[in-house]
Amino acid sequence: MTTSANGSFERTPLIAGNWKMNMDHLQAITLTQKLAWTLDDAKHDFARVEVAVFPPFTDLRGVQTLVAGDDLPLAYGGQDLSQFDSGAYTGDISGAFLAKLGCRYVLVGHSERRTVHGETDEVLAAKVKAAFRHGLVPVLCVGEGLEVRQAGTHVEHTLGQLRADVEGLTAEQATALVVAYEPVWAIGTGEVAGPGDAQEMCAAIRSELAELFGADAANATRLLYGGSVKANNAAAILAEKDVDGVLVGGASLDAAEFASIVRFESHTAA
Ligand SMILES: O=C[C@H](O)COP(=O)(O)O
Repeated sequence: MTTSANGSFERTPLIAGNWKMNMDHLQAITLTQKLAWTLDDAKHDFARVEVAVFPPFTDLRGVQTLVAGDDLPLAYGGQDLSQFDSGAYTGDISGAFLAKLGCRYVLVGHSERRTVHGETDEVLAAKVKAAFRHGLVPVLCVGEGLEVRQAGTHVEHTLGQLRADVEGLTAEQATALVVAYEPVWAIGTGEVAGPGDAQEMCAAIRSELAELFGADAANATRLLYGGSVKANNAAAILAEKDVDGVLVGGASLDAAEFASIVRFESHTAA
């Protein structure tokens, strides 16, 4: 753990790239290699700023082989997991399989899972628990749609999702948890929430976690912002006190751009 410039608490910044349904297993190898080379050239210190990628399931074995074979300090994770451990759940992926592939993280409740796949908070709470059961760190995604933002109830709405999805966790689990605030209206649209918006929500999330799990746990939980993060807007967002990193979609498909975002956080955390 290193001390981030985001406050006096020790939270290792995390820059995460969600590839979504992009990159086949061959493209995944090329992208991972390019990212590793670029960060190595820049002498990136992975202990100070952690870097993780979230490839499609079909890429994970290839990424694992490359990371293990070349001893790369990159973390990786799945984009979803089943709330069940095994059985007749066609198309689902168990957290046990992800753990076996060396995943450190798993996304839970990305807005595309909530909207396209209709995942409810009840299901997501079960998925968060399944992640912990298999030794994976859930990156729980929460955030409001445009109508909610326009109605001015975005904080209440997002904290409602958070409360429902972390129900039943222990303080120890809350400490390990990563929460990504992703306003749906800013995802893939080019509309980025201002640094002040990101800070407002992350501060509200931290204070809600403090109420639920105590201040020590809340001060350890890493909070990310996601939604149209690019190399040209990352620095201002990453400078906010309660923002411990970013969850990057489109810009993580370009190794050079994603590496630039990592370097902004490295400078902020220096
Ligand atoms: O998981 C990533 C978010 O959905 C953000 O995606 P984006 O950077 O393409 O807007």
